[in-house]
Amino acid sequence: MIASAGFRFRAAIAAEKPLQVAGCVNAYAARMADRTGFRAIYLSGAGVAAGSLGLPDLAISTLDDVLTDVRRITDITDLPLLVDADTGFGSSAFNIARTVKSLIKSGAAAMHLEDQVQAKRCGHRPGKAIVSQEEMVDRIKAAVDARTDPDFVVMARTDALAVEGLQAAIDRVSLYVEAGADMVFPEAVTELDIYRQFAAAVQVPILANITEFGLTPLFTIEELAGANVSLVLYPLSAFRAMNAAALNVYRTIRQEGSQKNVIDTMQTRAELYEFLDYHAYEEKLNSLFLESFKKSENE
Ligand SMILES: C[C@](O)(C(=O)O)[C@H](CC(=O)O)C(=O)O
Ligand SMILES: [Mg+2]
Repeated sequence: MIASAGFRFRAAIAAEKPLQVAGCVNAYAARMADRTGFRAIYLSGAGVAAGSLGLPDLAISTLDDVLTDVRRITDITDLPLLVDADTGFGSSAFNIARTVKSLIKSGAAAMHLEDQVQAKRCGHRPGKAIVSQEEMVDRIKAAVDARTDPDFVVMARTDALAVEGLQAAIDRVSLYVEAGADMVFPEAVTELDIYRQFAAAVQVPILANITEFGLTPLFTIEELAGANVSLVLYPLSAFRAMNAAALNVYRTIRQEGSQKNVIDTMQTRAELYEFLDYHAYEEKLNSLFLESFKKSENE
């Protein structure tokens, strides 16, 4: 029997330090990340909102929107998937339990749950508000209790750093770990040493969110290893690059009446087919139907 997704995520963390976690905006991106050698992948809440719905990351997408993308990704790769569960998709313990159970059923390995208010915002934007410590502790307890895979990872994200400061954020994550959180995600960290302080305060893996154009400098893997970070997340890096490339193609076709000048920025048909295992699918079709097709042609 193949190990559970949660187990595979924990194994990946044990195998690579810090573990690089690649954001995959859709199933095809997950195939590319898999072939590139990543050991774990991520479904971003901002990515579901922008990429799948064309909407901002402002608590508009629903659990179902996220599950649709989770299933599409876990259907085509065995890489363990960390999922952005925002504030849990509902304020009652039963809402959070439903989120956890549905994510596990959909093949997810891990989720992060944050302490922002329900009407959450992007972690790197102003105007964030957080719930009380007690309310977040209840969220964690509900999530941990609902696990149907004991290895499914419940990661506590705190947005407190930008709102209440470092000491309050450290106090909070200590309580979240006491409540059962397996790992910690301090959001919008501005200095390397802050990771070190979180890691010293809690004896669980720490995630660094290295998202571009936000509040966190683009620390390297070596710098983060030195600050005792266990997981490094690149939530939207490939998505941002895809968008810039796509926009350039749209503009060029519109302005020049041809795509000739941007053809070298495109993935070729051969490359696309390689990532899709296209030829293996074609051979399967041939082995299933070609003989009968030939026979019917000869009749
Ligand atoms: C990690 C994050 O929660 C996401 O949804 O991907 C975002 C990323 C971003 O907006 O850059 C966040 O940090 O809030
Ligand atoms: Mg998010």
